[in-house]
Amino acid sequence: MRTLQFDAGNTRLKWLLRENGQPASSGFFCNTEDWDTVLPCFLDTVGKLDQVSISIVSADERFEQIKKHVLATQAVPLYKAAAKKVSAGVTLSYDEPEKLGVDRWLAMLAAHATNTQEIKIVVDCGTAITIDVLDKTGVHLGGYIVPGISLMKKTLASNTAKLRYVESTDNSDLAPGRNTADCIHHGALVMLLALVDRVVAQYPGSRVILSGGDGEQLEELIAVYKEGRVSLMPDLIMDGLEIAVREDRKGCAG
Ligand SMILES: Nc1ncnc2c1ncn2[C@@H]1O[C@H](COP(=O)(O)OP(=O)(O)OP(=O)(O)O)[C@@H](O)[C@H]1O
Ligand SMILES: CC(C)(CO)[C@@H](O)C(=O)NCCC(=O)O
Ligand SMILES: [K+]
Repeated sequence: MRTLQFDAGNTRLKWLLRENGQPASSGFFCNTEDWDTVLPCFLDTVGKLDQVSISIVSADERFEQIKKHVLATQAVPLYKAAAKKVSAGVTLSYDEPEKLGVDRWLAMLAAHATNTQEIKIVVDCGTAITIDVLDKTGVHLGGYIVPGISLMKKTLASNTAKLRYVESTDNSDLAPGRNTADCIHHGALVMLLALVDRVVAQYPGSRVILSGGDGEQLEELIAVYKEGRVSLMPDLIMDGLEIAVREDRKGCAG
C-alpha cells in the first residue's frame, strides 16, 4: 500500500509518501513555485500510488490545482480531510466544525492518539501559529490563532519606514536586542514563548505537542521542556491525516 499525503499550508505544500503506513520519503514545494510545472513532474516520478490524501488550508483553487494533476497522472482515490464535531475520540468545541482549519483538527487527532492521559497543548508553528487545548478525554477546550514568526516580522517591515525583514540569526537567544535585527527577532520569539508558557501554566501537568516549520527552534525554549513535557512531532498533521482516512473508511464500512 503506497499512500501520498499532502499538507497544503499558506506558505508551503508539504508531501509525505508512506509505504504500508510507514513514512518512506518527504519534501515540499513553496506556494510561490509554479505548481503546474512542478506537480506533474513530481507525480510522474513518485511511482504508482494506491491512495492520495490531503489537508488543505490554502485557497480552494489550490485544491483544484492539486486534484487536476493527481487525477491526470494517477488512477487513485483522492481523500480531502475535513474537521468534524466528533471523531477518533476527539470532540471539537466549535459549533460549526467546518469553520475550523483542517490542519488544527488533524493535529488534534494525532495528539490525542498519543494516548498519554495528559492535557495536550497542541502548538502548530506555521504561517500562522495555532494553539489548541485538548483535555485528557479528548475534549477540545478551544484555541488561539496568532501570526507566525515570519509573519510577525513581515508585518513590522511592511508597516514601518525603518524596519526591514530580518532572517533569524542566533535563534535561541532571548536577551533584549542591541541592534534592530535582534530586537525584532528576539521580540517575536519572546512574544510567542510568553503566549505558550502562559497557556501551559493554566493547565498544570499538561504536555506541549509541537509541530510546524518553526516548531523545532522553539522546542527547547518552552519552559516545561526542562520537565520533559514538550514533544516535537514534525509529522503531526500527516499522522492526523492517516487517522482521519481510517476513521472515514470505518464510517463507510459500518
Ligand atoms: N524551507 C522552508 N521554507 C519556508 N519556510 C520555512 C522553511 N523551513 C522552515 N520554515 C519556517 O516555517 C514557517 C512556515 O511553516 P510551515 O511550512 O509549517 O507553514 P505552512 O504549512 O505554510 O503554514 P500553515 O500550515 O500555518 O498555513 C515559516 O514561517 C518559516 O519560518
Ligand atoms: C489558522 C490557520 C491559517 C492555520 O494554518 C488555519 O487553520 C485556518 O485557516 N483556519 C481557519 C479558521 C479557524 O481555524 O478557525
Ligand atoms: K500548519
